[in-house]
Amino acid sequence: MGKTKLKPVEDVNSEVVDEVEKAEEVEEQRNDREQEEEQKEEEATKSFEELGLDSRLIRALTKKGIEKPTLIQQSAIPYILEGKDVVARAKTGSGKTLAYLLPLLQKLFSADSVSKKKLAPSAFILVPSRELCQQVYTEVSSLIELCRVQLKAVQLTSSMSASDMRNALAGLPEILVSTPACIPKCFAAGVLEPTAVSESLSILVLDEADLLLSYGYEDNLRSVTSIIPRRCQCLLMSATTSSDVEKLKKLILHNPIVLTLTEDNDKEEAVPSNVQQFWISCSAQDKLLHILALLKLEVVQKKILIFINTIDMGFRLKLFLEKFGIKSAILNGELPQNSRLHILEQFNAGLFDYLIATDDNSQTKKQKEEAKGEANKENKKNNKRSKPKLDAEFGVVRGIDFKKVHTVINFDMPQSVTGYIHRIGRTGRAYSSGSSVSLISPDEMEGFEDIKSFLASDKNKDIDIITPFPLLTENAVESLRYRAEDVAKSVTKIAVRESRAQDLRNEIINSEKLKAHFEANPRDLDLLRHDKPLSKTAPAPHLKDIPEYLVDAKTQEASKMVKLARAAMGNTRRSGGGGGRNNKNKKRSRKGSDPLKTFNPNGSKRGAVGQKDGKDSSSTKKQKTV
Ligand SMILES: Nc1ncnc2c1ncn2[C@@H]1O[C@H](COP(=O)(O)OP(=O)(O)OP(=O)(O)O)[C@@H](O)[C@H]1O
Repeated sequence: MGKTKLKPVEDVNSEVVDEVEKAEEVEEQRNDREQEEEQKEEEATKSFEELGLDSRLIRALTKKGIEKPTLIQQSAIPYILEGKDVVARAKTGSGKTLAYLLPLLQKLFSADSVSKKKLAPSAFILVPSRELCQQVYTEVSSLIELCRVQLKAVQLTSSMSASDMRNALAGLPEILVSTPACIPKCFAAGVLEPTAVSESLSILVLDEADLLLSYGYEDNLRSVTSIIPRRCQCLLMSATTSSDVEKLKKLILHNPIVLTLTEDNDKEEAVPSNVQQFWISCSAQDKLLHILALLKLEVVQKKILIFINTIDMGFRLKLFLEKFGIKSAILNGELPQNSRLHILEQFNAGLFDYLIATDDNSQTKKQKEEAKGEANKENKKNNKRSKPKLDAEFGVVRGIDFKKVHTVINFDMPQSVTGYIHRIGRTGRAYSSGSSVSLISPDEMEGFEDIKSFLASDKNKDIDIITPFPLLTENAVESLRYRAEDVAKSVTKIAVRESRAQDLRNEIINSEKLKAHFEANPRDLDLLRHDKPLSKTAPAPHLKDIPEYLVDAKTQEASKMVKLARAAMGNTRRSGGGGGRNNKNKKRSRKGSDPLKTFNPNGSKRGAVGQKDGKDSSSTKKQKTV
C-alpha cells in the first residue's frame, strides 16, 4: 500500500523542470571547464616519442590501444627518465600507473641491468593492497611480454609461505611488486638479504602513497628505508594529499620534483570532470526502494558499482535485488583472496553488471584492527561464533582499475571526503565518462554537505557540483513502494546471516579450485560465477518484471534513452581511450548519447528546455543538457 500520496503529474513536471534548469547551469560550467581542460591539454600534448620513450614501449602501448600520454604521464616521464625523485599527485584514473611503469621499465632495459642478474630485484613497487599488487603485476607483466625483453617481475603477498617466496625470487626477478609487509617478512625468513637489496635496488616506487601509512605499514616501510641506498631513485604516487604523504616524502625522498596535477585552490578537480555527480534524498529505510527504482527502471547505465558500508548490508542488498531478478556479485575483505581477484577479473571482463562492494574507507581501519586481533586469536578454539577473518590487506577502492564502470552508486555514504573522491574515481577513468548517484539519508546529510563544500569550486561557490538526480520521478519511485517494502521485510537478519556464511563457504571452496585453475590456466575467466543467487527460491515472476502500467511516461522515456545510449556508447567506444584529444569529436558524440546530459522531461524532442525560455533550441549550445 503506498504510504505517500502521489503528486499530480503537473507538479512533478515542474519540479523536474527546475531540476533540469539547475543541472543545466552546472553542465554549462562543466562544459566550459572541459573545454578549457581540452584546450590546455591540446596546447601541452606531447607524444610518447617526444617524452623520450623507447620504441618497444611505444609499440606495446599501441597494441594496448594507448596512443597519447595523459597529463601526469607527460609531466612525470621525462623527470623519471632523468633519474629524479618524483612526488606525483594527480586525480583518480589519470594514468599514474603507466606514468611510473613506463620509465621504470625503460631504465631496466639498459644492457647493464639485463645482462648482469643481481641477487636482489632492481626495482621495488610497493602498494597498499593485494588487489592493487595483482593489478600492477598484471600491467607490468603484459608490458614486458609485449616489449619482448628479458625482464622478470614477481609479486609477493604476505600470506605466502617462506618457501613460496623463495621460489618466486629464485628466478632473480628485476621487479618486485608487493605490499610493504612482505619485505621484512622476506628478510626475516632469509629469502632476501638486506645487503643484497642495498646493492641492487635502483628504483623504489610507493604507489597510493597516501594510504600506505594509514594501512599500518609504517614500521614495514621504515625497515625498508633503512637499507635503501642513497643512489636509489624514489617515486611517490598518490591521488589525494595528506600529512602521511608529507611524512613519507621526508622519510624516503631526496630533493624530489613535486608534480601536482590537482590544485588545492580548485578542489573539484580532485574528481575527474568527466564524472557527473548526482544525489537523491531519501530516508535510510527507503534506500532499498530507491536503488530498486534506479536499477529496475533502468535510469542508470551499466556497469554499476554499488558501495555499502557493512558486509551485512551488502548481503541484504544482494538478497533484496535478487528477489526482483537482478543478479549481482559481492566483494568484501572477508572473502578469500583468490575469490576477490577472480570477482574483479570477471566484473572487468563484463560477466556481470552489478558489483556490491565494501571499501576500506568505510570499514577497513576498524576491521583491520579486528583482522589483526583475529589473526592473533587464530588458535583459540573456544569462540564458537567468532567473526570470519578479514584480510588486513584488502583494499577494493583505492587504485583499483575497474574497467568500463559507468555508474557508481553510494548506497551508504563514505565516511570522509577522500573516501568519496576515491569511490567516484572508479568511473570516468582516463578518457572515459561516467556518473555517480549518492543516496543520502538525513543522518548522512552533514557529511554530504562537507563533501559538497570541499568539492565546490572557489570560483563558483554557489554552484553545486553534485546535483539532484533528474531521471527518477517521485511517482515512479512510489509505484514500486509496495513491492519493495514487502520484499525488504522478507530479507530478515537471519536470512542475511545465513547467506553470508553460505557465500563464504562457497567462496572458500571456489578459492581452492581457483588456485589450481589459475596455475593451469591463468587467463581462463569462466570457471566460476560469483553472481549466483543466494536465495533458495527463484524470484517471483511478478517481481522480476515491472508491469508497464506501474511506470510513468517520463520514467519510461528516461529508461529507453539510457538503453539506447548504452547501445550507442558500446558501438562507439574508443579503444583504450588512447586516441585522446584527437578524438575530440568522438568525445562530443559520446556525450551527446548520454541521457543524463540529453534527457528532457518535457517531451522527447531535444531542446524543449531551451524552448521553454523562448529560446531557439537549435541556436543554443547548451540547450539540451541535464
Ligand atoms: N595514456 C593513456 N591513454 C588511455 N588510457 C590510459 C592511458 N594511461 C592509462 N590509461 C588507462 O586509464 C586507466 C586508469 O589508469 P590508472 O589505474 O593508472 O589510474 P590512476 O591514476 O592510478 O588512478 P587511481 O588514483 O584511482 O589509482 C587504466 O585502465 C589505464 O589502462
